[in-house]
Amino acid sequence: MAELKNDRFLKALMREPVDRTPIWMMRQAGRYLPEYRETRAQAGDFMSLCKNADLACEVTLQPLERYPLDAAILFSDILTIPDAMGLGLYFEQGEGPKFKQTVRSEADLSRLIQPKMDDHLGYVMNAVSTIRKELNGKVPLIGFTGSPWTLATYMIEGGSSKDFRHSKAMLYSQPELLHALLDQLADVIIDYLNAQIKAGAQAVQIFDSWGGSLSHAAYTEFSLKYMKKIIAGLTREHEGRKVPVIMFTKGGGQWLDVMADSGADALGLDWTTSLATARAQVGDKVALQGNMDPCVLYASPDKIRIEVDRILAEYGAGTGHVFNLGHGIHQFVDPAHAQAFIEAVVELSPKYHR
Ligand SMILES: Cc1c2[nH]c(c1CCC(=O)O)Cc1[nH]c(c(CCC(=O)O)c1C)Cc1[nH]c(c(CCC(=O)O)c1C)Cc1[nH]c(c(C)c1CCC(=O)O)C2
Repeated sequence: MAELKNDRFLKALMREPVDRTPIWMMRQAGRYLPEYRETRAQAGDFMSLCKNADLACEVTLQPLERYPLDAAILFSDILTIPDAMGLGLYFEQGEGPKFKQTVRSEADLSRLIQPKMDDHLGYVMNAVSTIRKELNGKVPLIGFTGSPWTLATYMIEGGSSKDFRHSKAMLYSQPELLHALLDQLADVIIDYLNAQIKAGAQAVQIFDSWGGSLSHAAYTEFSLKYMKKIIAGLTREHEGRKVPVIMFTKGGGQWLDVMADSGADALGLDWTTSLATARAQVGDKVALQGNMDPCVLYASPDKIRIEVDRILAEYGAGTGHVFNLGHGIHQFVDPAHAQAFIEAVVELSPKYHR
């Protein structure tokens, strides 16, 4: 395997000194890039793009050809797992993801397939190893998964949801059923992330996109508990290097104290939390990743630069910060504004690392 030429992302996650703040963007490969839209049209639909290792590799590398990013993220989706468990994922034009089957009863739960990593999810591992080879050590590759709670919401609702009606109803009226589903998902996710690490992922992120919809008490019992189980089951060292784990609970800024004790190396933050407050709270337990509001990218390059400077100052001097957006980049962002954002981090951050 080619030697890693740029490791400032992995170093910052482990809170080791770096020359400048590393940066990558959630959803950095996606519809805001005209070249992504072209490759996706060539693939036919979104899942065909995920299942074609060469095309998935091509779109993973597209943002790295434009911008000086410090990490690549596997092009795939969190919903590959429920799909492999037999729910039948599909995307309707102009709508979000949908499932043919839902999980709302014991009987539904017992019908779920225990997916095999080199069979049902082999296409994800092929994409990982293809991307690693093609990256040739340029930057590290991030693997990822959804959290058990986040995946469970899609499986119970049958798609995206605003109010999580069925999943929350299950949480309060059939908690044992929900726990059984979450526990099963945690076991599948452990195998899934370990397979990604074996195939070449050099860091992993758990997207707990809907953890912030839970009450304070429910967050620890129904989301954090299962993410802790996952982290405890992961391969933490591979190819002679630590494999850092990033835990991102969107809307979870009020739970940083318990999240910092989860075993994760870094916590992702959305834009509603102050980086200064978060840093004071977590101390040297974990690194922090984030947290510019993705909507700042609708402003002018000058305004973007001012906001980058403010966020860098808010974190302050020293390592332990990975710059990112507080959530995925929107499809309507001008690629030139993403460029101004990334260049501002590259140019303005070295003074915090002297
Ligand atoms: C909740 C969630 C999903 N998928 C994901 C999450 C967690 C992150 C978050 O909170 O946003 C994670 C994800 N999805 C995708 C990636 C690729 C890697 C990256 O560049 O970050 C990652 C990391 C590609 C994608 N996943 C999807 C697209 C758009 C599909 C297209 O090309 O039309 C992409 C690029 C489809 C998808 N997939 C999902 C939804 C709700 C949708 C439809 C909404 C949308 O279009 O943004 C589920």
